[in-house]
Amino acid sequence: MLQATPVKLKADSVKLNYYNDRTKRDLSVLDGIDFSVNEGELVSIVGPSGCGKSTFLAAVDGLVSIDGGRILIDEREVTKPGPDRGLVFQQDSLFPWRTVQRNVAYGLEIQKILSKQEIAARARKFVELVGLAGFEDSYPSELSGGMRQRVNIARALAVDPELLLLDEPFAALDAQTREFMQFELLRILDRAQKTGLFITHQIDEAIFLSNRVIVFSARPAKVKEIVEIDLPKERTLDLKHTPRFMEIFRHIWRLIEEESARMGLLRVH
Ligand SMILES: Nc1ncnc2c1ncn2[C@@H]1O[C@H](COP(=O)(O)OP(=O)(O)OP(=O)(O)O)[C@@H](O)[C@H]1O
Repeated sequence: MLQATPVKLKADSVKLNYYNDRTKRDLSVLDGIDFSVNEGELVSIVGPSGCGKSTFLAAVDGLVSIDGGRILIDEREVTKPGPDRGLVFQQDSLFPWRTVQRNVAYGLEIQKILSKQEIAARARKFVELVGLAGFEDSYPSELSGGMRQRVNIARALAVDPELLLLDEPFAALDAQTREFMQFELLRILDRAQKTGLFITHQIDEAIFLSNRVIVFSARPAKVKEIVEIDLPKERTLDLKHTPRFMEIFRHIWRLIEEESARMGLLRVH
């Protein structure tokens, strides 16, 4: 009998409000988010601007607490940040005074589990995995934007998280580097055997990277649709020009357009 793939992340009716000090009112941001991510999958979230994507990711990371429902990682409820999650933002958060090697080692150093030699070996392994062998002793200021994001990803992976959370990690990169980094992310996650949850504004990026794309509605966000990406597992650049890719693109575009119009961000004729 075939074994079912274990569920890595489960969002179960997740609700979240922000209290606005000025209006003295609660702002409902997440209104019953339900979906799950299986082990080894990369799932993206897209939706209109301001619908609550980053808030949801912050809740999965345990940085903000939820007001209803549950978020489970490996069936354990998330209550606070932990080493089972690695977060990568749009802006790299590297220490300018640390070399590449020591930036990647940072999370391991504060964990205080491994010896100095083990930390150095592990950091080196992840520097290599993200394609930066030879740059161990460089400082962030000596690297390009794409290289700095690689260091960021290596640092998040080095502590061996169960789930990698990526919030617009390539948004600040030029178009060509961004495309290259998409391939790299797929390669890195595959080699490291990790599960990923990815937020992006770019529909083509979401389709290209993902097993599934979760489309959030306008705020307060609900899951408007879960789009299964039935493209070949091997992702090549040509794929972006196939009729099926474009069909999925148009479908997701329309969903977001409807929701943006509901939010008054866009007029649909
Ligand atoms: N710390 C906060 N306190 C109060 N309101 C907040 C806070 N952070 C975000 N919000 C509000 O919550 C809503 C959702 O914001 P969030 O950043 O999660 O959306 P998003 O979908 O990631 O946006 P974008 O696509 O523009 O990056 C917005 O209306 C925002 O103004």
